[in-house]
Amino acid sequence: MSTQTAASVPARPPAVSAAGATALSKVYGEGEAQVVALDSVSVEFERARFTAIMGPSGSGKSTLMHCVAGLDSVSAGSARIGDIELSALNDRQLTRVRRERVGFVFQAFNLLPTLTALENITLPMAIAGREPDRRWLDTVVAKVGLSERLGHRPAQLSGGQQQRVAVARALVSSPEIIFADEPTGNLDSRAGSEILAFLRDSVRELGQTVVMVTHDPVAASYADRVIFLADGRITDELLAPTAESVLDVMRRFGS
Ligand SMILES: Nc1ncnc2c1ncn2[C@@H]1O[C@H](COP(=O)(O)OP(=O)(O)OP(=O)(O)O)[C@@H](O)[C@H]1O
Repeated sequence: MSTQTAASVPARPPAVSAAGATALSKVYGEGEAQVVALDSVSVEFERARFTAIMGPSGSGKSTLMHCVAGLDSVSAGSARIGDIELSALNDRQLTRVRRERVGFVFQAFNLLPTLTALENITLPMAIAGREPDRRWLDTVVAKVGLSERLGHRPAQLSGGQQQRVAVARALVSSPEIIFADEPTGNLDSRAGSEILAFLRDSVRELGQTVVMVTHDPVAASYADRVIFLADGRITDELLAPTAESVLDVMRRFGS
C-alpha cells in the first residue's frame, strides 16, 4: 500500500487500496501474432482518490482498466477489487462483483434509448435487485444538474447531459470504484470540463474512488494522480498534476 502524498494535496483519509494489480501481464494472441499488452504491472488505486491513466495509443491503458475492472481476464499476476482476487472468480461471480462494486462511464455514454434519464440512472440497481436510497439519488441527480430532465430520453438530451446521466448512473449505487474510459472523448470542452468537475467533486466531496483513462492532459489535471504507461509498463507517475506537468512527462516519452 502506498502512503505517498504530495504536499499540495489536501489531507484525506488514510490511503487504502480500492483496487489494484500485482505483476499483472496480459498477452493477446499466440505465436507471431502475440501482443504483450501489459508487462508485469503493479499498481494500487487508493480509495477516495482520482487517478488518471495516460500513455500513447496501444500502451495498454484500456487493457489495464479492463483487467482491474473484471471485464477481461489476466494472463499472469493478479487484479483486485477491494480484497477480492478477480482471477479466483467464475463468470457469474465476476458479473456480480462488477454489478455490486463497480461503476462504469464510457466514452459512448451507453444509455438505453427507450428509457428515461431516471430509468437509465436506476437501471443497474434495478437489475441488481437493489432499491436506490431516495435521498442519495436526489443528491446525485442535483449534483449533476439533471433534476429538470429526469423524464427525458437520451435522444432528447445533449451529449453533455447524456454523459451526466451516465455519471449519475455510476454514482448512485455508491460503488467501491468508478472506471471511466475517455469519458470526455465525445464532448466539447465545456461539457467535458463539467463532467470532469463532477468526477473530481465526487471524489473530494463524496469520497468516491475514480480511475479514468484519458489522452487529454487537461482532463488528467483534474485527477489527484496520473500514471503513465508505455509498451505495457508503468513508466512514470505524477501527484497533484497540472496540464503543464502532464505535458512535460508526455514530451519526455515522445507520446
Ligand atoms: N482483443 C485484443 N486482441 C489482440 N490485441 C489486442 C486486443 N486488445 C488490445 N490489444 C492490443 O494490446 C495493446 C494495448 O491495447 P490497449 O487498447 O490497452 O491500448 P490503449 O493504450 O488503451 O490504446 P488507445 O489509446 O489507442 O485506446 C495494443 O497493441 C493492442 O493492439
